[in-house]
Amino acid sequence: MPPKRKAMTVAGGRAAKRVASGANTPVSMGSSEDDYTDTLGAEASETEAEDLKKLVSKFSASSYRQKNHSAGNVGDAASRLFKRDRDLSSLTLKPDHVNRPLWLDPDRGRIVMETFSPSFKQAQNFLINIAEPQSRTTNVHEYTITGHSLFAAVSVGLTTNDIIRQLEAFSKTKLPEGLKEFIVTNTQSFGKVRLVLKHNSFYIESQDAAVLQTLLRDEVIGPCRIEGAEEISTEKASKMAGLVIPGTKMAAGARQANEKPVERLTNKDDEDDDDEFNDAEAEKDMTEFLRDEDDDDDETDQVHSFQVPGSHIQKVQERCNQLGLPLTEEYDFRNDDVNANLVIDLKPTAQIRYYQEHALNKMFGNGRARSGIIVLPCGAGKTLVGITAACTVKKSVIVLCTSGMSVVQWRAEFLKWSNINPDDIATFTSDHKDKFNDKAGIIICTYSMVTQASRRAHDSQVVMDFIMSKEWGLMILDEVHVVPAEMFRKVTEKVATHSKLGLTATLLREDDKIKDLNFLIGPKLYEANWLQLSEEGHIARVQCAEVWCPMTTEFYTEYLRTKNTNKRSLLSTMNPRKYQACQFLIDFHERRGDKVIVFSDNVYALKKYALKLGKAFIYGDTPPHERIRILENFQLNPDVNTIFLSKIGDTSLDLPEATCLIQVSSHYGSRRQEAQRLGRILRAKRRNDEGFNAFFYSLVSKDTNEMFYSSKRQAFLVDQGYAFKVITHLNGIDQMPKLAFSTGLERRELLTDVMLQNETAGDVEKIEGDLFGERQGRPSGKKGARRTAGTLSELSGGQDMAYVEYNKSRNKELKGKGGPQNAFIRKLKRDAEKRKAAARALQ
Ligand SMILES: Nc1ncnc2c1ncn2[C@@H]1O[C@H](COP(=O)(O)OP(=O)(O)OP(=O)(O)O)[C@@H](O)[C@H]1O
Repeated sequence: MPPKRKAMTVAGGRAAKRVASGANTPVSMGSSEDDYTDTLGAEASETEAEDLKKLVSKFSASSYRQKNHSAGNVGDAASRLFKRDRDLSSLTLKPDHVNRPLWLDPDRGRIVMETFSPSFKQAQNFLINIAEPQSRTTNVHEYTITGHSLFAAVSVGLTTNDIIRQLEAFSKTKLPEGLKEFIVTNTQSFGKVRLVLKHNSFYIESQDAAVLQTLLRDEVIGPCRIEGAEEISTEKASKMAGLVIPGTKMAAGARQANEKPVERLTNKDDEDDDDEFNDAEAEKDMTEFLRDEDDDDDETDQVHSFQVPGSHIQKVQERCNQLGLPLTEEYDFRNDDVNANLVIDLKPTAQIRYYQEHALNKMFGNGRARSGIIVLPCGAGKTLVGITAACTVKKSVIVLCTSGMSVVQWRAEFLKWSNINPDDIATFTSDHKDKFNDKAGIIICTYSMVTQASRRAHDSQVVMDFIMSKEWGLMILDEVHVVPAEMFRKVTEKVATHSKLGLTATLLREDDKIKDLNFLIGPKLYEANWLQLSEEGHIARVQCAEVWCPMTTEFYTEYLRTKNTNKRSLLSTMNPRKYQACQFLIDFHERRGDKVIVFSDNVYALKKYALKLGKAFIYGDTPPHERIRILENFQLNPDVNTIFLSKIGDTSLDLPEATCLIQVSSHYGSRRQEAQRLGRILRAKRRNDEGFNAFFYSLVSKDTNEMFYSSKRQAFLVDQGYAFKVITHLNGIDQMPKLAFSTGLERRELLTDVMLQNETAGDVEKIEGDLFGERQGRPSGKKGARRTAGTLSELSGGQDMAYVEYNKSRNKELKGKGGPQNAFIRKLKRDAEKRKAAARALQ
């Protein structure tokens, strides 16, 4: 049973979020059409040939929206939602509108979908291909069609006709002309031209010979064509038949001959065999056009292409972007006879889940590997998606991760899910520099190792030369949302790869650089629905709550007095009432059998809280062996049920035992961090126990800046359908025995301690590069500035209980409690020992 709450307000729903965050509409991929326009069209050359102008649509996402949006768009954040001048009565409802799930806004490209409609599932599977999800709450989902999303739609093989016909079929009203025009204008140029690596040569390929002729007349692209080669060659398009993705029912031979043939692995049809389609009328209407499309598949298409040298690829790509004809990248791996095949397959026991299959169908739908990004919630199994992609391509694979710990985890997962020979997987991190010996293999590296600009050590240079000398079939880019675009640029420059697969949980970046990913990796191929996966038990159900903690008088007086933002932030984090709430929640959840992770970005607060509560903690300076010991105890020791983590625990940490998160200090308004932290409990082992719920608490000091940031942070999760409850009082807290800081003296002592800290104590922890490896960006050995921390009594020599508790470290207590029992952790240890032995042998 959750704690009884005295007062509770529900602050979920999009409108609530808007008001709370000052109309900060969340920016997800493609929501900023202006930026996208810049990339595609702003620099289009004045000398562009006349026919090219006709061919190439001026990318007009922003003009579509702005033109229609500007009228009457004045006033506060909410007024535009209730504009009186928007008379939509001209949109006549179709007679069977109740069976159709979509409301189309003719002015804004916005689509509202009813989740209770009989054809909801089909409509959702279609919409996710052509529009950006803005919010997906229980009853209503909101999407926006942008130029960006249409590019992604075309990239996965949808035609203009497909899009218009399916929208028309699902819409309650006739498709608005403006929207239709917008779709036609945008899709006629996107996806027309592909960059294909075939038999180790680069080709610019299109089904429309006229487009290629026009490109060849372009002053930049024309001269790039390889002289002597046939100007434009024509061949039959390779059909999509015959590709079976490992791990699917089909691969297991489970499908009957009279079921869908293999060719049906396309974006149009991949979706649900199990959809409930209750209404006969709606079914008739909406399946008719799908049947028509099946017929299209039988046509034999021709493709035309011309060859360009590898050295000119970036130039051609850039020019195509300027011309509004961005190149999609595809790898015809089944016809690659030059690169050696990799012996790898999924183990027979590995069965990929339906959404993983959908995502992979988007990538391999036409029998080739399309480059792009797959978005799945934390804990939904991105790693297995990457591994299955590797098992499909069966050529050398390079995996790039954000930390040394992730590298180890990826390797372990490859060995767990596939039959790869362990000798064929190498790792390249700051302390592990391997190559594989066979012709084909897998190498797993950190981004920082591959992009390092400074002079490398000899062994590191040897591996880097090896990486650069090879041609890779597939590059898997993990956590693409956290890696700077510049880093991707360097990676793609250094590593020759035929196809790229980006994996992420959120296409969210506070720096608005997400658009870069589109052209450096490829368009978004698939995005899963968080709420749906949690309802289906693939990820845990989570109760989210924001706990409002009033500031004590002493702390609030200082908070108002100081102008220094760091100090203010420290005062709000160290608010004794917040500490008490944390103590109460830990106690409550430990008693009900939960394993609790407490997050604090601020290291001073992290240590203070953990030491006083007698709990173990991990932050950037915690040595690797100590981290391993603490994590292992958390996993296996029934006496260690709570750990404190700094932001090093935000990503990549696989702790399926954790069932409760408490956030005491966080990084301003970062929606991405909030989502990633929630991800730590989405993989809870107990998620399928009856009535199981995980808990996510954000402790917020009332009437401080934390309240503003907190609502900003929640925006993304609210859009995914999570409702944040606000708890203004924790029932029973006043009666809790041994509640800390319950006397004025204790609180004043804490305040003195906080005030004695220098300004940097209010900073969030800065960690760069490898989160679990050695710390970067800071000279090794020496610690940072020493803080003059201490309680008044400490300074005066008096020692009371509080002082004793401050000095009692649970980290030390856990030391030497037997060797690691967990297989993965034992492996880490063995690896470390091997490395030490190798180093000794070299000396
Ligand atoms: N098809 C599947 N069958 C069984 N288990 C699966 C499947 N897919 C994923 N899992 C398991 O789910 C857990 C989470 O997977 P994974 O670590 O790949 O998640 P993730 O999406 O990468 O999460 P994060 O974003 O937090 O890193 C793992 O324990 C993995 O083994």
